[in-house]
Amino acid sequence: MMQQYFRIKAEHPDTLVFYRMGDFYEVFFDDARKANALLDVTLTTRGQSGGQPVVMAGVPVHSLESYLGKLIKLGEAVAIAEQVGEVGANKGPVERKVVRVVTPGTVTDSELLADKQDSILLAVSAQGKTLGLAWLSMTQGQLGLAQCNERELGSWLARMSPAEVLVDRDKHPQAVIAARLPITNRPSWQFDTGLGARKLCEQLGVASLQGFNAQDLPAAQAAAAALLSYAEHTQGRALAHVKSLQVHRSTDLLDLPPATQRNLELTQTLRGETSPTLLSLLDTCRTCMGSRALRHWLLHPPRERAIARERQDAIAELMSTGFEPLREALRQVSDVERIAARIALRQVRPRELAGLRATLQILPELAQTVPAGAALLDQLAEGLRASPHLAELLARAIAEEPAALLREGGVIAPGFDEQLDELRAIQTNCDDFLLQLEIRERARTGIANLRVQYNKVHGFYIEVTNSGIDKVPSDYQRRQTLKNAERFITPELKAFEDKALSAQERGLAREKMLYELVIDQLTEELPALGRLARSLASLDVLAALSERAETLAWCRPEFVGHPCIDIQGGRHPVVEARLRETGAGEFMSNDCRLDARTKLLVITGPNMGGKSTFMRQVALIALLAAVGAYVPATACRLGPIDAIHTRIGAADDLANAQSTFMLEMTEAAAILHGATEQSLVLMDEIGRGTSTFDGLALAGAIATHLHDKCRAFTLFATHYFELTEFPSKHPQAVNMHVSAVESGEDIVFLHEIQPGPASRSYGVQVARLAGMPSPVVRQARAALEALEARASEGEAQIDLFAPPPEPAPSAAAQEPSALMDALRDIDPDALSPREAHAALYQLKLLAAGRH
Ligand SMILES: Nc1ncnc2c1ncn2[C@@H]1O[C@H](COP(=O)(O)OP(=O)(O)OP(=O)(O)O)[C@@H](O)[C@H]1O
Repeated sequence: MMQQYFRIKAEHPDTLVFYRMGDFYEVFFDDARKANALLDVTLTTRGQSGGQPVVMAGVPVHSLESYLGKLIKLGEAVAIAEQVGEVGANKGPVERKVVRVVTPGTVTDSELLADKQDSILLAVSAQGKTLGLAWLSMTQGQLGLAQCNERELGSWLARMSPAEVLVDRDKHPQAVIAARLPITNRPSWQFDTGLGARKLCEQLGVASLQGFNAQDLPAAQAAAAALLSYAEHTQGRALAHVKSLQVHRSTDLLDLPPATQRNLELTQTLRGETSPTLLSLLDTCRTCMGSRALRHWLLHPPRERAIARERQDAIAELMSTGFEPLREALRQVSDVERIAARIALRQVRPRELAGLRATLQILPELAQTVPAGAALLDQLAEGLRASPHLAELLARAIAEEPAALLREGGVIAPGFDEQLDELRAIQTNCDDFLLQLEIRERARTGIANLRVQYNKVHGFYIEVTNSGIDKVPSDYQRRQTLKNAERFITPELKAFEDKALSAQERGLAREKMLYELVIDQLTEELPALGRLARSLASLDVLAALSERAETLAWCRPEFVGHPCIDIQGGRHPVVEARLRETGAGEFMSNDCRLDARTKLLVITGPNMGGKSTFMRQVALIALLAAVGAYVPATACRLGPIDAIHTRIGAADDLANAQSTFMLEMTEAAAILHGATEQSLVLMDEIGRGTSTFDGLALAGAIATHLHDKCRAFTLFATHYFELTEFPSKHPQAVNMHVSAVESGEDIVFLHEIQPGPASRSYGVQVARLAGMPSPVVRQARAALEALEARASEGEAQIDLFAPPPEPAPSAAAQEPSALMDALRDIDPDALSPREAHAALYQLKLLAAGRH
């Protein structure tokens, strides 16, 4: 037996192997030690193998799911080796085989998946500077391909937040490591372009990838090769339901770098909680499919406004016709998407099929609640027309209330199969027979309280209490002795038992076979089920967005072709909701006007004044509009936007051992490289992490670059009062400030964004508000006055924004050198390859001579 184990383990060296032995899954040796550490299961030793005691631990079969759940959360993978041979079929141990490998990115068990989040498996390959991405949502049956560069990879990873990332054992792209995602190493040869193209064609059942526009993505195809091999390997079967492929280009989507997703608290707060976030505010979806789709929409805003417009039209229609009937109907819908995936993987449970049936049955009624008139709604309503014979098949085949597990029986409906009905009849007649037998035996023996019974361990028996023991006839054979009674069997009862038990066994086998047949038929309908799931999910999202728009009084944004971000009465949706919830006052709405002539706002004002809130709300409104949702404003007009970049706050990245300042500069550098004229950039208090002069100088230079070079729409909040000079020298910049009024020594924030620079900073007052001891406040105030007095005396005029002197030409260019001369003398076109080679050596020698 251990030999068989070693063979299986050798095929799954990086995976915990759960080895089925009767009612337990056993794990051995190092796996056992790991299980002991991670799951707190007891270690035991048994026998010896190769002279060493066999260390093992066991997990009961019935609690497999909960143990798997824990391991998956810890990022472990588990190979499940089941008994596949017949017990005693031939000599030696029962044959075992790994039937599936459960890994974080490939789980499909509903118990192990978060209801409201997709689980994505991603493979990343590197070809030179190009990174290839291929991903799969096993439960959606959706494949995706994309290519990007190192800088963009972060955005992709953050957007997708894959449960597991497959990388080439020999080259790990830096960004994958930085993202701290669960990594699975795969052999290099699996990342092969040719293999990938072939596997994709096979999977999709096409001769060429041209139809998907995926033919010239060599790096992504290489990733797909590794992805598909792994996915099949873990499921132990082909992926029947994976039939669709989408190619994503970075330019299709509004770029949301990881920092932006974090800072805007789209799906997670800065502390890592799921609420309050934009998603938690918006997600009033009635189904988990809807919640998952909404999350996807938020993180994948298309740049193309046509998609957003279609969604807006649908929302407008739902708002005017009424969305409640649709939302009410959606309450009764089950998770068709995951059920479809589990049908494809042949893991679907009887009750899931009953749920699918109920959903199919209410579809016609649900379709009635979708208002006509908007193109997108019409299209989605069309997607609700699943073929009627599916519902009919499930109605005929699956029992009204099937058992939870197939092996319990009672899953196939009566009347579906004659043979099954007959076998079941034998079992039902059983009760009758036993009753008759009891009456007969009582009469024959004269034992009034004689009973005929059944239990799982002992089968059928006749029970006689001690008081009647002396009347027991001679043909009774003793089976078991209890304290107050004896249990017997008779030849007649034994014969009946054989017949009944075999009927039961055959009945179960027949049910299993029939169930498989039903799954076969359902498999053919997978594309229709996929379409149905997507339609239901989108309808749910649209209805939820309509409800939110109405409840929260949002408006429909207008898209225009020229550059502008023009928001009237804008609000930060999450802060506003918080204020309302806690009764802490009204949210002060604010306007924002940016266009070709005004591209940069320098925002000053006291801490706590609402600068960050204002900047974030502008970004959130731009994002919501791109998604196709309504926005928290009274009116909103937006030109094209290609990205939202943010540099906000100091989320210390201790785990990455980067200093706060280093992180600040790294993020700012990425923005200066990436931002274009169509980008929206939020810069909050840049330069805060270093000394005043350093910080101020950097902030000035960064603002200048954003204004002159990137020409991006920029909201630049700063506590450097000196930067209020910036607009006087930069025509597209203006000063804004958040208002506050002083009353005595205190300060009252009005949270109103007004034109012009702040009159002064209010750090000391804010410190007082924060409960700083009064001697400290007094001392600070005195020191501040002294500093201000000195500053105004010695006013040194420094131009923070003056262009720097040209860098001195490098020494090499000035001094004549043998190297330069030799280089100048080379005429590349005149050289043969051999001569070129020799010339290179010559140059290297000269270079070495110089140093
Ligand atoms: N428009 C508004 N209406 C009502 N309350 C607001 C508004 N804007 C901000 N607030 C409240 O003020 C608090 C502070 O806002 P915010 O963090 O934006 O200030 P800040 O100026 O960026 O401060 P700091 O410079 O310290 O980061 C928020 O938590 C919110 O409760």
